[in-house]
Amino acid sequence: MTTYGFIGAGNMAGAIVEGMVAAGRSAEVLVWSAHGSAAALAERTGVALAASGPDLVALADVVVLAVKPHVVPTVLAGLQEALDAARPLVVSVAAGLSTSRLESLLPDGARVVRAMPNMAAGVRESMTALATGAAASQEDLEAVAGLMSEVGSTMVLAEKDFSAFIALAGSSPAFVFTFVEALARAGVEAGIPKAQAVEIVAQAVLGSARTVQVEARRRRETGQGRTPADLVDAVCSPGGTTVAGVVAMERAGFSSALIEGARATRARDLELS
Ligand SMILES: NC(=O)C1=CN([C@@H]2O[C@H](COP(=O)(O)OP(=O)(O)OC[C@H]3O[C@@H](n4cnc5c(N)ncnc54)[C@H](O)[C@@H]3O)[C@@H](O)[C@H]2O)C=CC1
Ligand SMILES: O=C(O)[C@@H]1CCC=N1
Repeated sequence: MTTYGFIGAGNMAGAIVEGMVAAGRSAEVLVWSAHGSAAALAERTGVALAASGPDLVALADVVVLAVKPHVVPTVLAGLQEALDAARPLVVSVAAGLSTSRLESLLPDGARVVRAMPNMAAGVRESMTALATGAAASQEDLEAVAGLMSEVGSTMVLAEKDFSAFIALAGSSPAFVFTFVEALARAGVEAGIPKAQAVEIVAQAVLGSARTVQVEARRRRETGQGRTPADLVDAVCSPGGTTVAGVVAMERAGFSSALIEGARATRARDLELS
């Protein structure tokens, strides 16, 4: 059994740990953080709590860094001795920190895998990108894929594309939550209670995403599936309600707003690195 030790127990580690617990793999998880958040996560989910950072490193086969990017250097500086002794595989989920930057903060020859998950890990629907550092092996990559595939889909991605990936998947749940909140608010304006409006929009988003996936799979397998643009056309009856809405949205800059949001996200990730 592989032991996954999480350093940092905030939103992202919490989502992955909850996904692991839902997958029945809580026995493989160990957590530790600086400010009591790991104790709260351990209590909430039933996973084990390490006594300290060095203890976690000594016990874990895979150490998952889930602290903010600017905290990573401080955390690693305090763990050098333990990391040098135990030589675990190190996984980072931090935005903006390349595998080569991580390697420069670790003992020589450290095995590093970079992962970029998203918040949907908590419901086992993350979209996670993976990239290996210089010393990591195929087996190391598979160990991390084994962890992340329990909490969603995984994809090996060239590291140069991570900034773009963060815009499309790491950060995009916030775009989608903003969409849900805004559309639900429109429902409230029209007289539907907020909770009901949110439930309606969330199911519509879920169904739409699923439709895109099914059509994409059909396209791959038979060449017949519809693209997202085809699906927009399929909902827009000529002279109907949807096209009136889509035209009004585009007049207000909907597609441009998303593209600008993705560009700003990518630019910020490049700036952090
Ligand atoms: N929140 C998200 O949706 C996503 C976050 N990420 C990445 O995950 C990482 C963590 O982000 P969040 O979970 O959102 O942050 P957070 O602020 O919710 O959690 C950070 C955790 O780090 C701990 N911590 C802070 N200083 C520490 C120290 N010196 N030693 C040990 N633990 C310390 C805190 O107690 C907390 O448990 C970031 O690097 C971020 O780029 C990646 C993908 C998505
Ligand atoms: O906002 C952030 O920097 C992190 C990385 C991806 C999602 N949250």
